[in-house]
Amino acid sequence: MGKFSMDVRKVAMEVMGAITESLGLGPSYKSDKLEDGMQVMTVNCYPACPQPDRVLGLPPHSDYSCITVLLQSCPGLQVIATDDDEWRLIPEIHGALQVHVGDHLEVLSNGIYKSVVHRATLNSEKNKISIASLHSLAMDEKIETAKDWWMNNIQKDTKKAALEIFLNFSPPMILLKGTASLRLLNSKPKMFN
Ligand SMILES: O=C(O)CCC(=O)C(=O)O
Ligand SMILES: [Fe+2]
Repeated sequence: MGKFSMDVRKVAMEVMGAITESLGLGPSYKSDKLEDGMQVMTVNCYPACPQPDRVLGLPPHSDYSCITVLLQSCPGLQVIATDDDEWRLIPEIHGALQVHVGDHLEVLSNGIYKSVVHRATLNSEKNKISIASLHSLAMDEKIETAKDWWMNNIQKDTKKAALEIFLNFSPPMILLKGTASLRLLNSKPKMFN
């Protein structure tokens, strides 16, 4: 697990570099802050369930991270589609790592990259294991829309926020996007279809 967490961290740094480059900020924008930041690894075990449509493994939420790298042993992860608000199952590609955009990247990119609302469903036959690695700046580092950049011409609609604010924002039962703590969002994810 130690080696996996270090390897996955390298992947996350590279992906973040590609993302900041795509935003015109260069491949090392905030990379030192991310390097010194937080990496939270969660290992989730979802037992097989004979009635998978009546329960959830993990309720709808977005990750507070910049990005999350996920490895899952079988399908179950669903994301809500922004066009029709319907849940879509993420196809499994065996051994592939999946990357989620988290709330902090949404803030950094002023919504060009949007954090994804997702949930974990259960499988009727197989137990599922997933390993999620959440990469963020340090607890007290404030994230804000990137400065010195063409996005400065676009009206900023988010405030600065430290990781603590995202972590403290977890209404019971239905977890919304953490960015809802910074601004009003238009839609709430549905718990069940
Ligand atoms: O296990 C999964 O499919 C998703 C895990 C997840 O979303 C998380 O740990 O934040
Ligand atoms: Fe998640």
